[in-house]
Amino acid sequence: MKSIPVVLLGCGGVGTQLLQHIVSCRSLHAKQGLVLRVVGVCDSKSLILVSDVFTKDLDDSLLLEICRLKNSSSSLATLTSFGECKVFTNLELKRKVLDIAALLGKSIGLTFVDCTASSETVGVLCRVVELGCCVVLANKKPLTSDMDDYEKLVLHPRHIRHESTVGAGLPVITSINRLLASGDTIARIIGSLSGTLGYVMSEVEDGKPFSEVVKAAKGLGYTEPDPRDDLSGMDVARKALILARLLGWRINMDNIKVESLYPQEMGPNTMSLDDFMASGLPSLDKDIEEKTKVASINGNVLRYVCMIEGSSCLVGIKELPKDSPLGRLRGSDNVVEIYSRCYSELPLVIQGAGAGNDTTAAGVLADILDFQDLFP
Ligand SMILES: NC(=O)C1=CN([C@@H]2O[C@H](COP(=O)(O)OP(=O)(O)OC[C@H]3O[C@@H](n4cnc5c(N)ncnc54)[C@H](OP(=O)(O)O)[C@@H]3O)[C@@H](O)[C@H]2O)C=CC1
Ligand SMILES: N[C@@H](CC=O)C(=O)O
Repeated sequence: MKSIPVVLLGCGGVGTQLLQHIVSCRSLHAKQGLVLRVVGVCDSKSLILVSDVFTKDLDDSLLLEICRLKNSSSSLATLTSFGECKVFTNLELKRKVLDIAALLGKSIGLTFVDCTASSETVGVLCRVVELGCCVVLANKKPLTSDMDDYEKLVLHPRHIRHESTVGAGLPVITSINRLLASGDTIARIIGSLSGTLGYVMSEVEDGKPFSEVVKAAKGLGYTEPDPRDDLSGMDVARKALILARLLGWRINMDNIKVESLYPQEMGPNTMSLDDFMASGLPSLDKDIEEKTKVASINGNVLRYVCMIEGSSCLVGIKELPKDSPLGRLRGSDNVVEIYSRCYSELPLVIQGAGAGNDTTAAGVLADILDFQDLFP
């Protein structure tokens, strides 16, 4: 039986769903001659690690207990019964993680899965890649920091997967990689890449207040932990940067033109998240309603669009015909159109749910399984 040891960084909406998928797929994976051994799980404050990473793993009842605890918004540190595992504080976390990466990376192998929404994981991830480990990311931030870190992360392409960073479980990165590997040249990518903004725009079209639908999107697990990451366009800009870098563009965030749906004074540096949700958001309702009505009078709808073409990469609101591929989108669906030499007249189109914990975690799990040939 092949065995993939896994350390999970971040067990919020996506991370806990991943643990549940791992547990519920046990017999399916066993039939494929494979077992996923979760040897460590951490949140922002603590790391739970097995006492012997070579032979022990967190058993399924403990994994499900971790999910129950995290889904009730408690800290991992409050876990009372953790068998033979040890709990470390976040001060010890980095050192412990690097210790086990050094132990397993070049022997039986180890996969780190980043399901945080933090930019702080990039240092650890670059280091574990150097130590021979594999990395799967749902978190876009490490891939969108500076070019040096990006190049360290993707140094061993066979050791990194990040399908869920763009389009959640949709096969966007895989499709682009397949085109590029076969010598096709991609001239243009256009898409609607935010599950949150797609859902919000289509619900506002149906007459619901902007503030209410943003709150609903947060409840459905579509938004980033701070929904301003979505509403500022930054989440889409990160996806655009990931795609542009995949095409070989050596660009940074500063090179992307980003349009925000809220004014600067409502940003995280000046307004708390609670104040934004309680008073900032409702103050935007009228303006978005007006813009949606004007678009509708013209037979159009508003969509938050990402365009990568020539040497330009931009993300922002566009008024588009109701019956265009992007205009027809409903709910959290994403659509990506790829124009290349092989797909020049009509684009290659990838469409489907582009947000949600279930589909995102399924994408992460498929990425982990993609490493199986690298493990004994
Ligand atoms: N939801 C979706 O549809 C999609 C999400 N993603 C990405 O998945 C990632 C996770 O999203 P989601 O699950 O909704 O986020 P959550 O906020 O629900 O969970 C984030 C988790 O990361 C932990 N964490 C935060 N900082 C650190 C750190 N420095 N070290 C270790 N753990 C840390 C948090 O700890 P604590 O519990 O203590 O706060 C929490 O457990 C994000 O990057 C998001 O962009 C990607 C595609 C789709
Ligand atoms: N917040 C994101 C989640 C996926 O990346 C979105 O709404 O698309």
